[in-house]
Amino acid sequence: MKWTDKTWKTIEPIYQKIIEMPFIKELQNGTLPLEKFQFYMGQDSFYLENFARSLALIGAKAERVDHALDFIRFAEGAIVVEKALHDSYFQEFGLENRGIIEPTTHHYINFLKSCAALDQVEVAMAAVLPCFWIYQEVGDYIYKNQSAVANPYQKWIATYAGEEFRTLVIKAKGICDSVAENCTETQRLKMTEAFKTASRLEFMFWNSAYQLENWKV
Ligand SMILES: Cc1ncc(C[n+]2csc(CCO)c2C)c(N)n1
Repeated sequence: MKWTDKTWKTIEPIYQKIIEMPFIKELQNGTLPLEKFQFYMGQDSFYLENFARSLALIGAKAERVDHALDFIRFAEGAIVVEKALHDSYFQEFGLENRGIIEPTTHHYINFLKSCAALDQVEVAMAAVLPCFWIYQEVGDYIYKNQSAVANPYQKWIATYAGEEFRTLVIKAKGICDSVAENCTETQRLKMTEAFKTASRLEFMFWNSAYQLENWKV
């Protein structure tokens, strides 16, 4: 069995919790309060910027040059998405500035950056995979289950349910499977652990937006 298939099974309960989250349900039916979406966008802007930096670092460390090129392109893609947030979504949803990096975003960003800097490159590759894969699954899920009424978040949903994004996810999964094949079982378990932690942090990220979680001091 492929490493990706085996690993997805370990996070199935986390994925189920994600699609039941109020943030996701309300995004799906268009009732998510604007304030919560604004908070999410502001935090996602910080996330994307640092996610891109982590991807670039992984690209630099990749053993195979074709993997290096893929990761450098993923990094570019994340910066392009961040720019789109700033240039159009911030304005469309009335967000003047992105605020500061709040606790969960801080945790997630620093987890990715420390994996990229200090862990074996294959483990870092596994740590960034949920960002791609969970978004695709959630995007597809929302797209299929959305109500017929006009949804203010429709454009955002379409980004992740689209064909272009699907191709990207297939590529990221393929890279993880190919590097996993050349790892020892211990290393593969470390990859799975990193994937699981990042999946939990994806859950936490949406939850923190729904709670408008902040440092308080
Ligand atoms: C917290 C959080 N996690 C994942 C994504 C999804 N995402 C945004 S850009 C990109 C790859 C582009 O190369 C992916 C997978 C997000 N937006 N925010």
